[in-house]
Amino acid sequence: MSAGRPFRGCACFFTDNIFVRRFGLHVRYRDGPQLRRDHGRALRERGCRSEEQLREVLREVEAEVQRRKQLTHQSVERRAIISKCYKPKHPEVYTLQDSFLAPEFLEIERFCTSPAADLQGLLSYLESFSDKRIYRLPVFTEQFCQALVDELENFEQSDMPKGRPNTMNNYGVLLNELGMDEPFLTPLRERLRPITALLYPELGGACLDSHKAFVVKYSLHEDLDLSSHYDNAEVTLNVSLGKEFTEGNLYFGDFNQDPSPMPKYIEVEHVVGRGLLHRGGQIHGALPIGSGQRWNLIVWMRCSAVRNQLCPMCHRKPQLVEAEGFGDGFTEPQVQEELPQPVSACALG
Ligand SMILES: O=C(O)CCC(=O)C(=O)O
Ligand SMILES: [Fe+2]
Repeated sequence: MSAGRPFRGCACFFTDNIFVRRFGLHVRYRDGPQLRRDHGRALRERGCRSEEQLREVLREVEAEVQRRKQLTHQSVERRAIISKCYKPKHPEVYTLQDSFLAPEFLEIERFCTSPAADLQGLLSYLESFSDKRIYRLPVFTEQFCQALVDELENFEQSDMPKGRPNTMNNYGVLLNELGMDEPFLTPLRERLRPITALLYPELGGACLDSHKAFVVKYSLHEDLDLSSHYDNAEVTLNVSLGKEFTEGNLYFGDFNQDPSPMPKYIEVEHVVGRGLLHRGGQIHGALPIGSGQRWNLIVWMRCSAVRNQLCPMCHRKPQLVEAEGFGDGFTEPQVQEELPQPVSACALG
């Protein structure tokens, strides 16, 4: 998958950022006494008052840790079954083609790969939101969005085994399990690179070398909204795929590394076919939809040279663990990476 260097995860996946849905809180978990010590107060403030409720939280957290431990193995099994048994309705959507991309995207790509490319020029093609470095750009044609959603609905209605996108989203599809990583998502990430290189140089925008991609779905009878969080990504792309829906805006607060006492939130609307680019560490969430169904393609893009220095989820030096495929985008250090380096070192990668 990578040129020789296998991707890895960070051990914090089994202990940190565990989402307690009913109280809307992320916790770190080592054991019961530690959970009470570190999060007892926040849980109480959110309505977890009785001993029984706390025990229920502990059971849920332990179950989530167990789920995470089985995840890789189960995902590999699902992938094998899907590749053997699933008959796509629109086999063409699995391989990225120029005709899927909005003409304006192709124009931005031409600009960013020309000798004239610079940030100022790029910004004239993008919509910017506040000073948070959140940008909107045309990505796909509407026709492609419809075909992709139709394909994913076909998959959803099939009897194939399904994973869930992440701890917080219950509905949607993990695109690597559908076999879309190599023919669709890697080329898409590579074509975004000249853009992310100009927008997010210090986050390794020039050398995003892996991703985790999934589609999230919101509807009245399923998930309605998404709690506040940051992504396990250096840079995130979030493209609205439709279908018809009202409300469900995204909101963005502070960058996780420098929170302010009174964060100012901004809301950003979805526009079908357009994508938002934001820093993975920008705290965000999704407001409830009012009606209809909302589908979005989310690509968490990672730069190994950046995250090998500091895991964005536990904010410590990553403790590497074996992984499948792109893992969580870490790699074993090469000799020159063993010394702490400025982030610009990723230009070497
Ligand atoms: O609902 C959305 O569009 C955002 C989803 C998201 O932030 C995530 O899955 O990380
Ligand atoms: Fe997110």
